[in-house]
Amino acid sequence: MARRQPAPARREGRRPLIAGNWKMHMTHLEAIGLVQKLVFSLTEEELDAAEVVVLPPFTALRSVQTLVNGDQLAIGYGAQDLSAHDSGAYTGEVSGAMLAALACGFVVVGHSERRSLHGEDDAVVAAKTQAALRHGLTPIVCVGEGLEVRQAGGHVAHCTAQLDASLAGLSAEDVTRVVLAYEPVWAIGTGEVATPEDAQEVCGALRSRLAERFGPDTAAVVRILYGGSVKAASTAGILAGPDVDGALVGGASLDADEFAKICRSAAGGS
Ligand SMILES: O=C(CO)COP(=O)(O)O
Repeated sequence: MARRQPAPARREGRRPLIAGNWKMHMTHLEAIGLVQKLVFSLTEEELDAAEVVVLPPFTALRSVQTLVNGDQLAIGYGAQDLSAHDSGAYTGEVSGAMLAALACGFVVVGHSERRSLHGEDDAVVAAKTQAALRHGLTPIVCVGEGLEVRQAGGHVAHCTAQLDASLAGLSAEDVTRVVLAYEPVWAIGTGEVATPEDAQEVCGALRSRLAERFGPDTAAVVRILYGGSVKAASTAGILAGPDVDGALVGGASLDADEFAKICRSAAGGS
């Protein structure tokens, strides 16, 4: 069984990160089974070479925490959203403080499903990113263009503008604690994975934009993930891009065997 190990430094210090966004799937009982199967499918070396994170629904976080802490499992976990507010009369919301109390390491911010289904604009995304950082959580800030923007050739401008707005108000030091995810909306849940060149083009442009805004040293340490129909078979190609530091995986993260293969591929195995 794989237990906690210190992280190795790769790619200018950027350790590959594979995060499984379970979306609205898995009860807390199912979550325990999935995490156990996942961790037991991976070796200590693999979990050392790539950082593996699961992002269950809120209702499963406590169970995942208990399992990960109790068995000292070498994976991280976090939430799929948080409130921009720290406490108060916000029925149905969950604060960064509550997630920090469950020892979450990560939280997704600005997922396209939150942007489109819940009307979250860049200002909300920026406020949530700041809330995550206030509570010591690593925000996984998502950007990505829809099909029409891509077909019109506006994807780089769209994503860099989303980056600018989503990181508004942050210092360079804050930005070193952020993970970015490029998730083209047309590739999410569609089976239509971006080509490695598509992923690298936008991830590279995001890093260049980070360098312009926050300096090259900051840009060099920020991990940038690709997300959208990632499967084990496509992982190595996608991660070959020099600016692609990992993957944010939806559907394939619900299958322990497939997700373990993705993690293994990111760890440099076959
Ligand atoms: O939205 C995603 C991850 O956040 C991607 O989902 P799929 O991998 O199911 O396309």
